[in-house]
Amino acid sequence: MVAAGSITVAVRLRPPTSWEAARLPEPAPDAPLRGDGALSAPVSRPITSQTNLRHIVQVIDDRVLTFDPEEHDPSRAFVERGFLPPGTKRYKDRRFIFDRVFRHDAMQTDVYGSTAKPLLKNLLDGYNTTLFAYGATGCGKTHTISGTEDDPGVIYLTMADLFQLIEDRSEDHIVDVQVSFLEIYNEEIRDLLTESGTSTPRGGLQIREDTNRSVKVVGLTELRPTSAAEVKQIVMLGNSRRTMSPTHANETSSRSHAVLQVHITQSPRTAAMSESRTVATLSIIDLAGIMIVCIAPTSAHFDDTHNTLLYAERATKIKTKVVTRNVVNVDRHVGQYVEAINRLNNEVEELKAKLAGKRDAEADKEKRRQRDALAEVERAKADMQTKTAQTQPSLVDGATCAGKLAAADIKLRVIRFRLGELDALASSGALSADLEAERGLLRALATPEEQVLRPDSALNARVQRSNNSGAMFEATLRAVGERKSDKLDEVSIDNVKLDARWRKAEMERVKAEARREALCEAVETQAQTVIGLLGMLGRCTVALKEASRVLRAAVESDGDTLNSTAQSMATSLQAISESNDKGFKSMVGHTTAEYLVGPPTITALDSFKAYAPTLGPRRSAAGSSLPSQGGKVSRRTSSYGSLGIGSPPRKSHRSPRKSLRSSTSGSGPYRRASETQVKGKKKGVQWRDEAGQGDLDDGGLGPASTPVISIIAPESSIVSASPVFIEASSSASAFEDPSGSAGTRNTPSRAGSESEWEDEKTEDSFSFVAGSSRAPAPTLQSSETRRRPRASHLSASFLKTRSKVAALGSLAEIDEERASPRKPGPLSDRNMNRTSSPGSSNNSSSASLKAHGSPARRGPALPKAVNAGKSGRRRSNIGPVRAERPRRRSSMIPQLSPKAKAALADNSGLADGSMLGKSGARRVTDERSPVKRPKRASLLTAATLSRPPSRLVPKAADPNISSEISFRESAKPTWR
Ligand SMILES: Nc1ncnc2c1ncn2[C@@H]1O[C@H](COP(=O)(O)OP(=O)(O)OP(=O)(O)O)[C@@H](O)[C@H]1O
Repeated sequence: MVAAGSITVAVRLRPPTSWEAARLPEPAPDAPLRGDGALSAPVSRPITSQTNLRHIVQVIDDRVLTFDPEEHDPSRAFVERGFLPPGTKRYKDRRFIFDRVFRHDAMQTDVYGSTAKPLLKNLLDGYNTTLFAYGATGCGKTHTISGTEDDPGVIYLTMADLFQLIEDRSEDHIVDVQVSFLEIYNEEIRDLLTESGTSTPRGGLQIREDTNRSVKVVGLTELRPTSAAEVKQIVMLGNSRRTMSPTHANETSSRSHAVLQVHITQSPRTAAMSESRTVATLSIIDLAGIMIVCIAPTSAHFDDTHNTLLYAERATKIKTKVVTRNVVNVDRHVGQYVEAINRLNNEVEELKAKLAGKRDAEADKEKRRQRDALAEVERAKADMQTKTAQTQPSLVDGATCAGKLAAADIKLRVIRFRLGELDALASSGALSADLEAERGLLRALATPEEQVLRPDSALNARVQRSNNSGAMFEATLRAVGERKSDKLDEVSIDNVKLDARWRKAEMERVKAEARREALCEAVETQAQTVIGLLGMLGRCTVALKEASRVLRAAVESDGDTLNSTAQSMATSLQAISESNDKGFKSMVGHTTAEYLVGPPTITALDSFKAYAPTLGPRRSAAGSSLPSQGGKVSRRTSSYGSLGIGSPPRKSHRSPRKSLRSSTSGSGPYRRASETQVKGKKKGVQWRDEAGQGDLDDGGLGPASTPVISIIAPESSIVSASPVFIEASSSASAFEDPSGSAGTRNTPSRAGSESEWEDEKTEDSFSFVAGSSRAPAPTLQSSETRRRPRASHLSASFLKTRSKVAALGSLAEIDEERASPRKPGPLSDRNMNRTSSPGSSNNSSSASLKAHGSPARRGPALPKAVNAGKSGRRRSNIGPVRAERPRRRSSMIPQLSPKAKAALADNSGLADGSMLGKSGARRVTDERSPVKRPKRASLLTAATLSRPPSRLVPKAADPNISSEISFRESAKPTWR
């Protein structure tokens, strides 16, 4: 609702026309300004000229003007008005106040902005609006309302803004615009929009009032323009159809009143059964009425302007009533429901289409987001994969180096532990030459380990580089996992983090595997060394035993024989030592000879009792004084314990060496024949074979020098995968696993067989366990509690086993036992005393150490035994005496090599050497009972000792000749 008020009246002063301008006085430079700002007429113009015009309107401000202002200059007043009698009012000089006054230079937009524009909002809200121009002919009404093509008037400017407002409301309202244009001429209403030639008449239209009391022109053309440009064209078209007649004041003077009506119907888009519409009409009228008052500036229109102003002033006094909003509530007819429903359906479809498009857009956006996230995840994974591939070699190398360092650290700790023991002995002055050599050897072994473990060593440098790479790797994973990106959602981030964790764990696995492989490699290397040393040590033990026996036999002989034998043994022992040193050199890189310093104050023989067992079970570092790693008890066995190199005896550990010493002293875990049992006996060797059994005189040294040694493994300790099994050929130091594999030979029945003899009467045998690290410490086995298998002493087969574990035995036994082929073991190429020609018969009698249960990739196969073709029972052995049995010679007698046999035959007169048997034969052909022969051991001894000493010099200089060969070349029988 618009409150009641007055008609808004604006006055626009047009500029003078060219005709008027020609009749206005020329403005003189000295001429005073007139009230309206125009210059006064030039003085040269005739004062009495009737064509002269003057300005009669003086605009004071934007609301006040003065009509016919007074001229205070009498001369000018005389020029303008001429002579007037006194008392005559020369000027009206009347002021008018309006709502708005526009100067002659006002623009069209100025007039529109202050008059029509404020009405548009009310128009769209449903209020009728009327704008009309009033004035005399030629004062500028049409110019103001319609304007020209280049300078459009109020109609165009109003319609331009109107369509813009309709566009702004199009979301919520449906706005219908209809335009009609008519003129009133001579009381006739004429339609300005009717095309000529149509049935609709242009003139003679009737005005009717409908039921709503609204006035309508029946049959008036109504157009629906959609833009202000169309409206302008409509207005121009209508103006061109107006009735015109030139006047003296206006060559294009319109002779009619023109009325342009714009009907605006606005309805909401949300339809209902009852629709509220707003209807408004904008009437722009070019006639007296209604208004923008247009006036001319010069005295030529003096009266018209005066009257117009008077009329306009009266118009301002017109009071308007309350203007209500034109709202029409339309109750739809049933027939309109279909239209409404269709319109609503269309609207629904339109909205659905918009919604679907929005949803499709959102779906596309989601798909695009997921695609981007997936691409981002794949990119992150690819980055981690690349970094993993770049870093893995370095990390694996570092782990390998760390494993090697760990192995070196363990090795060094063990070495230092042993060195500590040796240093303690040295400080007490009890360090013998051999221990001194061991100490030097250990120091030399410690040096490379210390160098490896130095912080600036190559391995530590590689470990450091690996650690740096690892840190970079983890940093990369962390950075990728924590990568911030708008494209990554929570699931994608978790995906990337999970992949990072997996790659880190996988890298740790690879590193652990590399470290494990490095440790396994170190263990394998150590195991090979241990095996080699064990073999060498075992064979040396046998050789020493044999040397001892030969020397004892020589002591019983004459002085020359003793000297010759001593020389031979010295040479042989030297050869053994040199050969062993070569073995040490090849295995550990150093020889004991390199560390022998000067003549020893305590000889190795004197301190022999100080030796630790050479074939004892591996001792765990746990519980010992060895430092443990990381506070944990190490399960790793001292490598030197396993090596048995110079390890001191330990009370808690029984070892063969200690037992050997103990056997001498009559105490310790290894038993030997008691003094009572051996007292008065000269038999150093007890033998037995199929022919019988007997004793060999040991010259009275028996108890001390001929302990009966049986190396067995307790059945309970036997494991099928025992790490080291040592086999020997028929030489004196041969080791054998008679089972050929992790066999089951060590059964009580087998132990009690003919070949596996045992002696219930002899209690002076002792046993120890060899080979298995898991085997318990050697235990004394009592004949009262258990019948114990026993091996003969001083026999080539004196060492044997009846178990699955290591055994020492004669080649003859091996031959019989080797029904099935055995795989060569690592010891085959660790045999330091092996002959160079294993295929020869002589070579077959040399020591060939083999490990069973080890991979077959190392070393050549065991030399084929001469009696390999034979199978069946073992028919002879050396063992304790069974007094009730007749004595027979047995294969315990050492076999000579062909060369030795030939030499022996030459000396003994046995042309074919039949007494010794064929090469590799286990029996001698002499079937005489050993009883008939004075001494078994002396049988060959006598034969050989009868030879000139020069024939007995061994080839000790040959490095490939083993200790056994040395003996073979000596006057003693060659072990096979
Ligand atoms: N404000 C103005 N600025 C410039 N020229 C103007 C202006 N007003 C009017 N004119 C000119 O004056 C002349 C007369 O104007 P117009 O035809 O609009 O007068 P009118 O009042 O419509 O006359 P009629 O009543 O006879 O039709 C025209 O040539 C017009 O161009």
